[in-house]
Amino acid sequence: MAGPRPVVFSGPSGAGKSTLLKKLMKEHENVFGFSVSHTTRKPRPGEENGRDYHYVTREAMQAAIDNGEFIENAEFSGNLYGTSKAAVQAVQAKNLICILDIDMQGVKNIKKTDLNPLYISIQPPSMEILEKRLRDRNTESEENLQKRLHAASVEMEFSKEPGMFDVVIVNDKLEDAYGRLKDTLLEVIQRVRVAEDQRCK
Ligand SMILES: Nc1ncnc2c1ncn2[C@@H]1O[C@H](COP(=O)(O)OP(=O)(O)OP(=O)(O)O)[C@@H](O)[C@H]1O
Ligand SMILES: Nc1nc2c(ncn2[C@@H]2O[C@H](COP(=O)(O)O)[C@@H](O)[C@H]2O)c(=O)[nH]1
Repeated sequence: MAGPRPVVFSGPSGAGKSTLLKKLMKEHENVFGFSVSHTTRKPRPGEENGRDYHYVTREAMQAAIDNGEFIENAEFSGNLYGTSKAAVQAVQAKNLICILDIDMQGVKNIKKTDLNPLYISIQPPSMEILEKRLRDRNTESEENLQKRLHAASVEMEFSKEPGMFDVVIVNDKLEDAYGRLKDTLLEVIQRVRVAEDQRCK
C-alpha cells in the first residue's frame, strides 16, 4: 500500500484515543485521514455513519470478512470491529497519514501485514480514573462497562510488552498528553507538509 507511513492508536476503551485523535486531526487538516472502521455496535448519540464507523449487521460484516475485504477484524465487548482494505486505501490515495484506532487484537493482526505503521499506545493514569471516565462518558450499559474494564486491564498489561509499541503516552492531563503526541508526530507531519508544498509548486 502506498502513501505516508500510517499511525496506529491503541489502548483501553476510555483512555482518550478519540479525544486526542479528534484534536490532532482538527489542528492538522489535510495531513491525517481517519481509517473508518466497520462495526456491528449501534451508533452513539452524535456519531455518524461513514464518519465515525460504518455501522453494519453482523451478517454483512461476516460476509465481507469471508470475502477477504478486511486487513484485520476482532470481536470486542460483544461486537465485531474491523479495518477494511478500502478504508485504508481511501486515505492513502489522498497521500494523507492514515490513522487507525484499533484494539489490542487489531495491533497483533496488523503486525502480521505489510502496513508497517507507527504504533502508539494511549494509556489512562490508572484503572480508577479509566472507570470514572468511562462512567462519565455515559455510553455503556453496566454489563458493557464491565466487559470494557476487564479488557482494559489486559490492554494495560499488553502495552508493557517490549517492542509492542513505539511510543506509550499516559493521558493524565489532556494538554500534556496532546503535547507528547504532537512531539511524537512532528517529523511525519513536517514530511507530509513538505511533500504537499512540492506538489503545489
Ligand atoms: N485527559 C483527560 N482528562 C479527563 N477526561 C478525559 C481525558 N481524555 C479523555 N477524557 C474523557 O474520557 C472519556 C473517554 O475518552 P475517549 O472517548 O476519547 O476514549 P477512547 O479511548 O476513544 O475510548 P473508546 O476506545 O471506547 O472509543 C471521554 O468522555 C473524554 O471526554
Ligand atoms: N481491532 C479493531 N478494533 C477496533 C476497530 N475500530 C475500533 N476498535 C476498537 O474497539 C474498541 C471499542 O471501540 P468503541 O468505539 O466501541 O468504544 C476500542 O478499543 C477501539 O480502538 C477496528 O477496526 N479493529
